[in-house]
Amino acid sequence: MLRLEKLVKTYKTGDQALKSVDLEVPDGQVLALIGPSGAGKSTLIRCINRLVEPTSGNVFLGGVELTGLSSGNLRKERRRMGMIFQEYALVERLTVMENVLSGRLGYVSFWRSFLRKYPQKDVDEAFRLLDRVGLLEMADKRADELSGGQRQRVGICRALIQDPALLLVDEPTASLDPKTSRQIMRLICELCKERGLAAIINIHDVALAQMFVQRVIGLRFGAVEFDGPPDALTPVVLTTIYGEEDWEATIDKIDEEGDEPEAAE
Ligand SMILES: Nc1ncnc2c1ncn2[C@@H]1O[C@H](COP(=O)(O)OP(=O)(O)OP(=O)(O)O)[C@@H](O)[C@H]1O
Repeated sequence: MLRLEKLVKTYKTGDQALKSVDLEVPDGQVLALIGPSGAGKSTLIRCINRLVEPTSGNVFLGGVELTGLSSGNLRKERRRMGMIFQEYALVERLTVMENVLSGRLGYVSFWRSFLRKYPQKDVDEAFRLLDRVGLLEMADKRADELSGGQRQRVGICRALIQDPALLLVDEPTASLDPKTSRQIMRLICELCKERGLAAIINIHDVALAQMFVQRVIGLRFGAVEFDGPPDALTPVVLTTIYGEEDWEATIDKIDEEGDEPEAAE
């Protein structure tokens, strides 16, 4: 269980990005974080693993208070939080396999990581994950030879090989076309379900969030404006989160497009 208590972030510039956010995410729950640009979504995700240091408030993951940890202990606890990024954050000149295995760096000794010699069980797990996401044949390719969707699959494997208790996902589909976006969202949600893994997914595309997650949090001006199931996101609710917009058109669009079966890239 992840618990945020009265989380506040005020940047040095005076921008109050989070205003006392309280949130509980049970084990295994996948939730989407939506809201207009500047609402504080990325800040919230980054305050959880303290890539951004909260100004006040507390973050607990499975009984451990992350906000109270020294940097050494924080490094250990960060292993339990896998992160998936919009721009994939892969090492371009390394192979797919090496990128996946880099998710184990927090676990192996300095010399093993320096020599990039990973235990066989990590290599086996990397092959299993690549197979699961449909990239087994790509294991020896360089990351810069992959498409956007394939890169994101590598990013997903790298986060999962950490064996995390929580996935923090920051705009995973922002650089992808609509069809690949749906495939990636579906894959993330399926993998979370298979592993009983909780996830917070910062996502701009409301329709996409509605298709795949169990719970949606709407942020506005750094505060939780909505917390509920995707089907409760009516045009009225969306207007309170985002302001005026033709929401009926957005909702109709999902109905028309339907849900497509997973296709190999
Ligand atoms: N490093 C920073 N220094 C100062 N202010 C910042 C910094 N990062 C974010 N902010 C401010 O904090 C607020 C929240 O930003 P944040 O990036 O968390 O929002 P967001 O909802 O993720 O936006 P977007 O959807 O556009 O990525 C904004 O007003 C932003 O200008």
